This record gives sequence, C-alpha cells and structure tokens, in this order.
Amino acid sequence: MTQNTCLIIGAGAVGLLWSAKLASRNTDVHLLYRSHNPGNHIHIEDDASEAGLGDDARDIDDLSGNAILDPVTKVKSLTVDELDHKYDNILICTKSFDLVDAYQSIREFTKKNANIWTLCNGMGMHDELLPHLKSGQKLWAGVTSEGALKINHNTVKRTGSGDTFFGIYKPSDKSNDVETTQPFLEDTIFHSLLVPNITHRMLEKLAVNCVINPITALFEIRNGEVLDEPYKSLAEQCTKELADCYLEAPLQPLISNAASFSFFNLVNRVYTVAQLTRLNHSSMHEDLKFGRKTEIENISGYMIKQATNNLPLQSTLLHAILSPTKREQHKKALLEIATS
Ligand SMILES: NC(=O)C1=CN([C@@H]2O[C@H](COP(=O)(O)OP(=O)(O)OC[C@H]3O[C@@H](n4cnc5c(N)ncnc54)[C@H](OP(=O)(O)O)[C@@H]3O)[C@@H](O)[C@H]2O)C=CC1
Ligand SMILES: CC(C)(CO)C(=O)C(=O)O
Repeated sequence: MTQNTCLIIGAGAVGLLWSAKLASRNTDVHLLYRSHNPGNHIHIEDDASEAGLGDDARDIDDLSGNAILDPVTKVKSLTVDELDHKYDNILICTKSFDLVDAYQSIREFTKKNANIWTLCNGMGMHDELLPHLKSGQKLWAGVTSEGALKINHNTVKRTGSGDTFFGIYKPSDKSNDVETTQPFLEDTIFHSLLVPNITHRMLEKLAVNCVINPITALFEIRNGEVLDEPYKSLAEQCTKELADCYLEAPLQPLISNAASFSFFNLVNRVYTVAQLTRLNHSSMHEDLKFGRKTEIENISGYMIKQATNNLPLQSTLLHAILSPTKREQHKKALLEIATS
C-alpha cells in the first residue's frame, strides 16, 4: 500500500466506475464491498463513447466523463473485516442515506488528516457526517452527472458522459493540512476536478435529480425519454417549481450566481443531462425496480424542507415514491398536470 492508495467504499455502479477510473490512472485502488465480491478485475462497457455520448478522442486528463477507459482494470477488493491499514484518501460511493454508516464502519482505518471524498447525489447528509470526522480530516463533496449502470458484480456500463466536480465541504481544523493533501491531489484525478463553491454545484445537480430521478423511476423510463411527451411537460413544470424555490431566502446564501438557477438555465441543464445520459436508467429507477430504499428524502425531501412555499409537484413525486399503494393515483395526477 502506498500514499497513493485510495480506499473506495461501495461496489455499486459509481464505485465500480470510479475504481476503474482511478486504477487506470495508476492509483492503487482498494475497493470495499458489502454484499457481492467484485473480485480483482473491473470490467467497463462504454456506451458513452460507442453511442457518441462522449468525446471520441482519448483524453487521459479528462476524467470527468469523456476519457475512454481501459476495458479491464485491476483493483484489490476487500470487506471491512479485511482492512488492516490506515488510509489517507477515502472515496465514498454509497447512496446518500448510507454515507454516515459507511464512514463510521471504516473510521478506525482513516488517518487523522485523511481526505474524505464523496460522490453521492442529494443533500443534507454531509452535514450529518461532519460531526463524525476526525478533527484534522477534510470533507470533499463531489457531484457527477456521468451515467453508470451496474451490470453484474464486477461490470459497469458507462451510459453517458457528464461533468464531475469536487470541492471542500468543510475546511480542515488544522492549517498545515493543505501540505499533506498536495502530493495526492497533484498526482491524481481529483486535482483537475476541484471547484471553489461545491455547494452551488450540488444545488444545481439537486435540481437535475429532483426532476430526472423520480420521473424515470415512477414511469419506468430511461433518462432520454424525459425529453418525450408527456414527461417533457412534466419535467418543465417541475423545473419551474424548483426555479421559483431557488429564488427564496433560505437557499440564497448557498448560491454564488443566482442566474444559473433561472428556469431557462435549469431546464437546459435537465435536458442536457437527460440527453447525455439518455441510455441510462437513473439510480432511483434501479432502486425502485429492485425494491431498494431510494434517495428521494435527500433529493425532493431536501428541497421541500428548504422551501418556504409548498412544492406540490415535488411533494407528489416524493409521496408517489414512498407510498407504493398510492403510487398509481399519484402518477395519474402527475400526468394530468403535465397534459393540462
Ligand atoms: N448510477 C448513476 O448513474 C449515478 C449515481 N449517482 C449517485 O452516486 C451514488 C451511488 O450510486 P450508485 O452507484 O448508482 O448506487 P448503488 O446502489 O449501485 O451502489 C451503492 C453501493 O454502496 C454499497 N454500500 C453501502 N454502504 C456500504 C458500506 N457500509 N460498506 C460497503 N459498501 C456499502 C452498496 O452495497 P450493497 O450492494 O450491499 O447495498 C452498493 O453496492 C448515489 O448517491 C447516486 O445517486 C450520481 C450520478 C450518476
Ligand atoms: C446523472 C443521473 C441523472 C444519471 O442517471 C444521476 O445522477 C442518477 O442516475 O442518479
């Protein structure tokens, strides 16, 4: 194990994809799995480049989504019981509701000034994680709009290119920590993806997830079908509701540029992500299909809590996801709104 070793938590769609990305950039990857052992070789199927959803050229500096990845990369997969070192860098690729427990499960294997990187959709859970970190640790939140679909225990399909950003969620308590971070940052992919105001990016991505994820999950469609009627009208009305909400006071201090939350900009962002990941089944689609817990509470639930006014569409989407017995009734109501 070297200082360049990264512990990735979660062998799901995003964890497998990022294991392959880091491993193909000469980072030693230790992949922590919970249920199914992915083994030591990660296989990548790349719809993004085959379908022209990414950049044709191999660009090894662009890990945000356009790089063509090696079809097979080598990692070391292990369970929490097999951990026996302390890590400097941990990338958590679990669902938002598993973030705190995932960190807690490996806390004793983190160095006191480690960088904790996250790649989860949704908001609210980073604030829950902060009190659990060791005092010298830095929390870096990441957002990605790259599509990833888990095919089996060790195979992931990249189903669309998109941007990835990381930014500091909480400055470290110790001023000299910047120095200990530098060698890893400069040598690895994270460096080129850093942005100053990550909360702003998280809120932008939240709007995309508030629209694409519940609609694709409820109506059992691929992301690209959000661009077809009647879902397109529904997506537009949801985005309008969100744009109004972003103008309200509680979210304003978190935003660096209010114009990026105009209806025009938000709807463009939703359409662009739907188009670039058009072959993907969203993560919430997969969760609902397989009867797993969804992230709706950290997505629509977060927006509803922040809003000073009612958000009828987000509330209906949230209830439709959370109450299977009333789902058909809520879906009917949503379609009536879309076609009215
Ligand atoms: N898939 C996509 O296209 C995109 C996903 N995202 C976001 O990325 C995040 C991850 O999504 P995705 O990869 O699709 O989700 P998955 O459900 O496919 O993967 C999450 C993985 O985390 C594992 N896990 C949870 N807790 C632990 C733990 N304590 N120790 C070890 N492993 C653990 C789960 O294990 P188990 O199998 O046991 O449940 C599961 O394999 C989500 O927030 C999602 O919204 C963002 C952009 C695109
Ligand atoms: C970018 C997108 C919409 C890709 O499907 C996603 O974030 C998700 O599935 O959770």
